[in-house]
Amino acid sequence: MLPILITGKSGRMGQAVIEATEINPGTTIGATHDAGENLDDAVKASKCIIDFTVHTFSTSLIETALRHKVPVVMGTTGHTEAELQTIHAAAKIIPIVHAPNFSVGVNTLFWLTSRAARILKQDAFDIEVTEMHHRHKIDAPSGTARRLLDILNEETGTSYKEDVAHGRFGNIGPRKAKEIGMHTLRGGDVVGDHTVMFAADGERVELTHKASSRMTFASGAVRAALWLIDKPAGLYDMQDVLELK
Ligand SMILES: NC(=O)C1=CN([C@@H]2O[C@H](COP(=O)(O)OP(=O)(O)OC[C@H]3O[C@@H](n4cnc5c(N)ncnc54)[C@H](OP(=O)(O)O)[C@@H]3O)[C@@H](O)[C@H]2O)C=CC1
Ligand SMILES: O=C(O)C1=N[C@H](C(=O)O)C[C@H](O)C1
Repeated sequence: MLPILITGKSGRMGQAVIEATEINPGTTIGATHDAGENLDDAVKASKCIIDFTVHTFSTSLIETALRHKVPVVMGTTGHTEAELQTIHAAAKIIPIVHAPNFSVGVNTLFWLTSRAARILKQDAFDIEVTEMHHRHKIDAPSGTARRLLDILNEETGTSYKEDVAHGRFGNIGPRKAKEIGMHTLRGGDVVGDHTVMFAADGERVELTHKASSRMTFASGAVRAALWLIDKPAGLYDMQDVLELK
């Protein structure tokens, strides 16, 4: 049985991960943690950490994981460049799965998006991405949407800084051919919706994923923990866990 430290225990995802860990026959709860509690004490009883908290906590979490040489499954989104550097540097010493989305469906959407972008070329097809989440979500666009944009940028030879247009307002003029639109919606209790749209003259392709339960993310994270436990140091994502690469 793999004992797991679950951070953010009172959070929406923390609660789902506790349930997923209890259900999985290969895992057990080593400890749980919330803001203000001692993380070093919590990590001692565990062989892996699953973290869904807030980006500002990630640096101290990673430092603790390094001190105790414990693998980390990181689902938290909204990191700054500096925080990402800390995670990437730590992955040279401990194994880390860092994924903006642990659902099998979204990871299939990543795969489909890359294939669709290769076929539906930007000289004919305009690309727009939308995401919608519950009213409590604090980062935008979602980590999943950021990954979709990375995939689209890579496939189309565009860049996040220069070619992604976040929303539109006022006299913006005609759409630029290389532009990729990004639109964030927030409201109600939406668990997580993402759409990639390829719109041409006379036709439109829409790839949509809708999550209706956080258990899809939580059980994916537990699956990632079981996969990670005997891996060497390195930075992995859910595509590695699902062998989609
Ligand atoms: N990769 C994926 O598949 C998914 C990723 N996410 C991401 O997971 C993260 C959490 O989402 P969600 O569960 O909805 O958020 P919640 O706000 O419901 O939960 C956040 C948790 O983090 C804790 N926390 C906040 N600040 C700190 C801190 N400084 N130190 C330690 N713990 C802290 C909170 O504790 P307290 O309540 O005491 O403040 C709370 O338990 C987000 O970044 C979200 O985008 C979400 C779903 C899926
Ligand atoms: O905060 C959330 O709720 C979610 N966050 C992740 C993200 O930012 O992509 C994944 C999921 O869509 C739910």
